[in-house]
This record gives sequence, C-alpha cells and structure tokens, in this order.
Amino acid sequence: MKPLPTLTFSQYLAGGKQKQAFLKTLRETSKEVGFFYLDDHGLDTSIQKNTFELMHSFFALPAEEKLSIEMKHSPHFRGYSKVGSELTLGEQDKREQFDFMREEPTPYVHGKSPIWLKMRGSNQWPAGLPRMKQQLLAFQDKMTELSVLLLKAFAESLDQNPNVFDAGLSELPHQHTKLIRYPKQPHGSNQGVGAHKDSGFLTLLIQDEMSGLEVETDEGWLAVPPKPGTLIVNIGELLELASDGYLKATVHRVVSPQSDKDRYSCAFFLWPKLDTNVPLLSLPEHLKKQAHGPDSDPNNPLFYQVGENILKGRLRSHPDVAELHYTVHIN
Ligand SMILES: O=C(O)CCC(=O)C(=O)O
Ligand SMILES: [Fe+2]
Repeated sequence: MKPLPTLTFSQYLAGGKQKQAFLKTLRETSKEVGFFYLDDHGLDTSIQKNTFELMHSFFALPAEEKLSIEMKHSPHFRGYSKVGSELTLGEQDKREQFDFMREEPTPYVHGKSPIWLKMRGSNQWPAGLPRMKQQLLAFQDKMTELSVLLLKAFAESLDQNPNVFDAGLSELPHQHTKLIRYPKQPHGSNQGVGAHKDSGFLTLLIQDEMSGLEVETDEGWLAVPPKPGTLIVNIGELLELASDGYLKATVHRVVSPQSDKDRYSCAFFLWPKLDTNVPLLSLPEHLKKQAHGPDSDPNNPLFYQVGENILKGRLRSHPDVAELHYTVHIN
C-alpha cells in the first residue's frame, strides 16, 4: 500500500506556482484519502515538545487528582476521562484523555436557550499543575491559527473564495483539544480507539514516536507511522458535508501499543462557531460532477446547525455527562 502523502505547507504560503501545485495535491489527496502528513507548517517544535512534556506530567499525576477533574463534573464536556470510560462501536477504548476547549465564562442558560449553549463555559484544570492552563490555551490558539489557514487552502483548492468559511470561523471558532495516552497492552485488548470519523471541520494530530494510527482505504487498513516534524491532517464530517461529499472524512482507528511503551498523542479539532450553520459550497461544474453527496449513516444523522451537531456527538461519547447534566436526546 502507498504510504500517506506528505504536503509542504510553506508552498501554499509562497504563492505563485508553488501554491498552485500545493492546492492541486491538496484537492487530489483530500478526495482520495482525506488524510495526509503536513510538513513545514510553521508550528514551533518547542511548543510541541512542551505540550508533550506537560501531557506526560499530567498523566503521571496521582489517580485521585485526575479523577477530581473527571469530565462527569463538567456540563461543558471538559476534563479527564479514565481508561475505559469511552466506548466506540460498543467496545471500550483503551485510552485515558484530557479534553479542553475555549475558556469562556459560563453563559446564562434559560428555558429558551438553544440546547447546545450549556456546552460553553470553563475548563477543569488540575491543581497540581498550575502552568497547564496558560500553556495549553496558548497551544490551542496556535493550532487554531494553523487550521484556519489550512481551511482557507481547502477552500481555494475547490475554487472558492478563501474566506468562504469566515462566518463560522472569524473571531471565535469552536476549539477542542484532546491529550491522549494509550497504555501499552502487550497481551490485552488492542482497541486504543475504535474505528470512527472525526466530526468537525479539520483535525490536526501530533503523535509521539509510537505507531498505532491506521486509516481505512479500499485496500484495507493503512498504518500511519510517526514522521518526525510533521503533523497529520484529516478531514471531518462537517467539511465533507460543506463540500457535498467532495472532501472525504475518512474512517480511522488506533491500535494499542503491543510493546513495552505507552503511546501519547494530541488531537486538535477545529469546528465552526456553535451558533452558525455549515455553509454549503457552490462547487464549479467540473468538481460538482465528482461530489457524490456526504456519506449518510442512519445511526449518525448530520445536522447543518453546528451546535446541535456537536452536542449530538458529545452526548453519545460521554453518556455519564449526558445523564448528569442533560435531559435532551438528539437523534
Ligand atoms: O491518537 C490518535 O492518533 C488519533 C486519535 C483520534 O483519532 C481521535 O481522538 O479522534
Ligand atoms: Fe479521530
């Protein structure tokens, strides 16, 4: 099987012929695989290194400290999830996680508020790592800047105005970052995270030196081994929806390390603002012919209203938060 392609982001920024070449490869890759390595992306190696150091310190905290900020305490779906608390395809994922999003004051929610408004609010931070809040929020903003630029490149690759997604992105797009540890499972279950698609616009992933990520292709599962200095970019369901299925949200999974080392990764998901709708791009005729409509799964209906769409996914992934803080069921 051919390995995932590597795209060089500085080509896009250089303009001219280099930019045109970048856009062509981006369009082809996104239609075929929906996943690629991104090189020369401008994200400082020191910021990546510091994030991973912090992640190691966080997961090494005593269990009771991590559990004191468990996600079930947060109506905003922020905080710590222990191994086994998340299910994919009805099976427990073997990973522990720390989720954070935009840090916001908790809005006043009343009977007439949209049901997704409760997702907004503050993060939970561990008392034992006081530097975590500032450092991770700065990191999240950097990931946001890069993914907003990338989204402009996606727009241009489809002959759209680069600002076509601005209504959902300018000022404060919805941000979501996950720090993840996959404990080694030399003899145990190997579902690090089960097969799934990401649900936002775009995902940027940084992985450490341990393999495990796999992408579904027509020829079977393709391993995506770490490639130093690169990020992995993949398309989420909302970008597939916006492009009427031209851009592809691809199924992927993580196989637990069957060795003597844990695997760490960090995923950043870019979403449009909660109070917006997913824009429907008007593709030029030559691209429209190849857009086959977004995948439709009766078990996972997609909504054009962004807040509803996000809430649907969060309620499913975190039934304990749903039970404790929400009375709605979106389906
Ligand atoms: O950890 C990884 O490599 C991928 C994680 C992932 O796919 C996800 O959290 O959506
Ligand atoms: Fe994913």
